[in-house]
Amino acid sequence: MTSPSAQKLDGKALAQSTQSQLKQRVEELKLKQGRAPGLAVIIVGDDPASAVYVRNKEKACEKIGITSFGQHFPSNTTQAELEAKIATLNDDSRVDGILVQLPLPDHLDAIQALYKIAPEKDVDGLHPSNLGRLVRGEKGLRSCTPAGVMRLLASYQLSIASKKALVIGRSILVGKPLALMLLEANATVTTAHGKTPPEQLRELCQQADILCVAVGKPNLITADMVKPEAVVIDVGMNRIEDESGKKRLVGDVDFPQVAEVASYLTPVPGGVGPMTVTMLLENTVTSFEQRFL
Ligand SMILES: Nc1nc(=O)c2c([nH]1)NC[C@@H]1CN(c3ccc(C(=O)N[C@@H](CCC(=O)O)C(=O)O)cc3)C=[N+]21
Ligand SMILES: [Mg+2]
Repeated sequence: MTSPSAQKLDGKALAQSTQSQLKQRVEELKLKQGRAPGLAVIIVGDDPASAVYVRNKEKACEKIGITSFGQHFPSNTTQAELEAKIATLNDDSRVDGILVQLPLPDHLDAIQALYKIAPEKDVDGLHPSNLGRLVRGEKGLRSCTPAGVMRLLASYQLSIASKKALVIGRSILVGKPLALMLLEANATVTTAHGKTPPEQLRELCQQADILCVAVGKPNLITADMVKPEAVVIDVGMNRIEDESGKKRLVGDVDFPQVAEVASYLTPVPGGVGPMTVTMLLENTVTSFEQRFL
């Protein structure tokens, strides 16, 4: 290839430096308040991917000194049992953050469960109050993955104002809040989704200065779809088996191809994922500080 390769947006490195700063904030809180911040992650059922994510979160907590209160429930847990647990955690003064790992098993109503989390402990930013604050541009706890994307862009000093940003995906976990955060940063934002016709999607991609992909389809974004010098953020997380039968994690972007066209590109793994975990830790520390300092 003659064209220059994109610079890697190194989420892993930024996660490490951010976490060492968080560790200091945790030390100070321990001195001032006599206890460490606490995070409760509720996981229901045995989805193996969820188990890996939750384990990563717990390891990260341990690394920076946050106490984790893991809550593993069997897959036949009822809505009432789940909501009772949330109520207990709301009232537990050692717990500063509560996260309900998604997706929940089909018989459980995630939206109803999220209503029950005390907004000031909602470190996922998914309670209607925190989502509403985001819509209105107010302060509040904000969703970890989109916040991690914004932090990554900021740390590389990539300008957002007046850029054309395309977000593919409209989940409440990623796509919608990310579009709102880019809008707040004065990008001209478009959202595409599963009902966007493929030809339209291609055209929108080709115009995007900042392309954020959160779909869950390996190689959805190929080089011909990317505007030269675009910034490409891959939020996809797909566990695939390659030709040799080895399992590996890939995003939604054809990385080697797109690296020849983009100016900056997040790898998977090592891009957005580690930033998601870091923003969760940061929200937990912030929740503690806001309620007690
Ligand atoms: N209520 C809720 N909040 C979430 O924030 C949430 C969720 N539910 N459900 C699932 C998704 C997914 N998610 C990830 C977290 C860390 C990595 C992560 O650490 N990724 C590493 C590697 C992971 C690996 O190797 O398997 C990386 O990209 O480098 C990925 C994905 C949080 N999510
Ligand atoms: Mg979607």
